[in-house]
Amino acid sequence: ACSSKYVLSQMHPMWQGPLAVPGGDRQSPIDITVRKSVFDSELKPLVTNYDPNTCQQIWNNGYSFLVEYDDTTDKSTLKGGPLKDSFRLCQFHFHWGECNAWGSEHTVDRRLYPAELHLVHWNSDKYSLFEEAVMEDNGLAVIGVFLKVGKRHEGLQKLVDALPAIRHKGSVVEFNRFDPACLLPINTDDYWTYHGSLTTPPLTESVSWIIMKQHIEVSHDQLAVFRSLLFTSAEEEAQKSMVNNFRVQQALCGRTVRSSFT
Ligand SMILES: COc1cccc(CN2CCc3cc(OS(N)(=O)=O)c(OC)cc3C2)c1
Ligand SMILES: [Zn+2]
Repeated sequence: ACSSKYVLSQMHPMWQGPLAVPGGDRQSPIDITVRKSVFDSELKPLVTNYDPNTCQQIWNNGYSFLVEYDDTTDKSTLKGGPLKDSFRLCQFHFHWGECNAWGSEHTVDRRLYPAELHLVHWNSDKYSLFEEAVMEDNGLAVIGVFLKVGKRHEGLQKLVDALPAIRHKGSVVEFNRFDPACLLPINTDDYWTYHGSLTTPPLTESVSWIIMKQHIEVSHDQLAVFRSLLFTSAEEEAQKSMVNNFRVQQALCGRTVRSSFT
């Protein structure tokens, strides 16, 4: 996939057939082979400053559900880690499976998790809009957090309770005062990082990925509510459950995954 000019991505209803991505030598997601990752002592701890009041709405975009933040000011930011600049939170979303055996996009030594959280940020030191940053090499930073099934996640419940109102593609509801920091693991100092792409259109190769080593736990019932969402809009005949909304893994193409821990 690295040599060919185009990378065919997963066939998906949303994309109606293979979607070619020009270049395609730093695509995401990937498998992280732990023993091949390289410890980099220059990697700093992550610094997140999220303002819960910048939370605006939650909506079903027909592929996942997104919790969107007001990114017109520098109120919810990500700094440090592998990043040189300050990045602004614009949204977070999840990917999950039809069952607990799979659902994550990234894997660690081929281990699949039932779901994966992505917090999407853009470089507000260099660009003035997400739309600009999404096209640039150092434009985006996405934090990935693996979810495991276990005890109920109290902070997640507020979000789970809002999902029935956005069952169908295109539905939006107001959603305020949600602090995404509650979804981060206790330890955010240990992570892997590599240069990759968005895993949904526009699939641009503009992402510094920061994958947390420590997972968070959510309950089986909370994950079941994710699976009650639909890919389809209220008007469509056949309702399709929103499950397996993850992209197939992509070739590493010689990239090195760095770790912030030994
Ligand atoms: C606001 O300007 C935009 C320009 C192009 C696309 C979009 C919408 N897109 C941004 C990137 C993104 C990235 C997403 O996933 S991911 N795994 O971070 O690549 C995603 O998953 C549901 C949704 C979106 C929404 C916004
Ligand atoms: Zn994602």
